[in-house]
Amino acid sequence: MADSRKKTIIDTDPGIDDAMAIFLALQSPELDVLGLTTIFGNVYTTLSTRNALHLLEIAGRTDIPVAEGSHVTITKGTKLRVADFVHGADGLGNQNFPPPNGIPIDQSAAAFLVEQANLYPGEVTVVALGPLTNIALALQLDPGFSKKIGKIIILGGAFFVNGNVNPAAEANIFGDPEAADMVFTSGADVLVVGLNVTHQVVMTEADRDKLGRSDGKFAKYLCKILDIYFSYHRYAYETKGVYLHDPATVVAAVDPSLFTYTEGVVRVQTTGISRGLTILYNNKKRFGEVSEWCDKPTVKVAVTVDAPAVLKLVMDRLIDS
Ligand SMILES: O=c1[nH]cnc2c1ncn2[C@@H]1O[C@H](CO)[C@@H](O)[C@H]1O
Repeated sequence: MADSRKKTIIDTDPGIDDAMAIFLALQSPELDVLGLTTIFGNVYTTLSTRNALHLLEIAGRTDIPVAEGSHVTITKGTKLRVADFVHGADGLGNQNFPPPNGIPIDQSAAAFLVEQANLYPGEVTVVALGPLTNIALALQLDPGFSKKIGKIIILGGAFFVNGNVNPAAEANIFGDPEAADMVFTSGADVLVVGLNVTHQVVMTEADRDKLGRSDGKFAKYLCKILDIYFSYHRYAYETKGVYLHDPATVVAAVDPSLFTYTEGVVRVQTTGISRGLTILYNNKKRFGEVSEWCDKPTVKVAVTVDAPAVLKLVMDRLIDS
């Protein structure tokens, strides 16, 4: 029988909510995880790779390859902003986990993305949970990548709401705005899930306790690393819950019907105080002037989410693990 699971590559910077997203993907019969590719963001790339390998060992899925991604931005920038204050210095809640036994494959993230897109043209979904450098590098490596990759589902941006790095910018886009602008205007089948949506998907302390009481191995592991993520949200947002950015984005791959979407050109501000700002042209006006917005391919942008259903899907699959 033909395998109807969606071939999926997760580009990730683990990260506490990345850990949850990766486990969720592995628990989802709709997805066939072909590999993890790593990027800087929540932590530096070297640590992302280490954490990706570690998480696959926790999951007993060392059959899944990890391809290490870029250590610099698409413009070779080395001044990176990492979010250790959100995830801990180790990216996984300061738990002093032992180093993984495995090693990454001998292929860069971009080369792996290009290879898989050529192997299965139109069939591979990339779920991008960090800055978009690796995807932009794949576009540079293979001009046909935008058409050969099936779908790119991106956690990034903040549409008509404030960012989380500053009022303008969301962290993943801020991490590499030039790469994000390249991906958004590449002509690939892109779906963007921004803070305007992920901030509605909240895991409460009661939900976390429910995870803790379950026998699920992923649930138990996540409970250990979630503390610092909760403290950060209490401090930054005065909430008694945490935003499930990355898991919500995996759910968009598992069941896109839990979201509604609009479609338009998205560009990224690359200079000035609003560097990293994502701007969606809502098609409500016919502009007379020729501009940087004309004749650009459109992307889909998530606008509403069935938050209780997304949370339930995440909880059920992590508890039953
Ligand atoms: O306040 C923050 N600053 C930087 N990164 C954050 C913050 N909150 C969450 N994330 C991380 O960035 C992505 C969503 O933008 C998520 O991966 C999340 O873990």
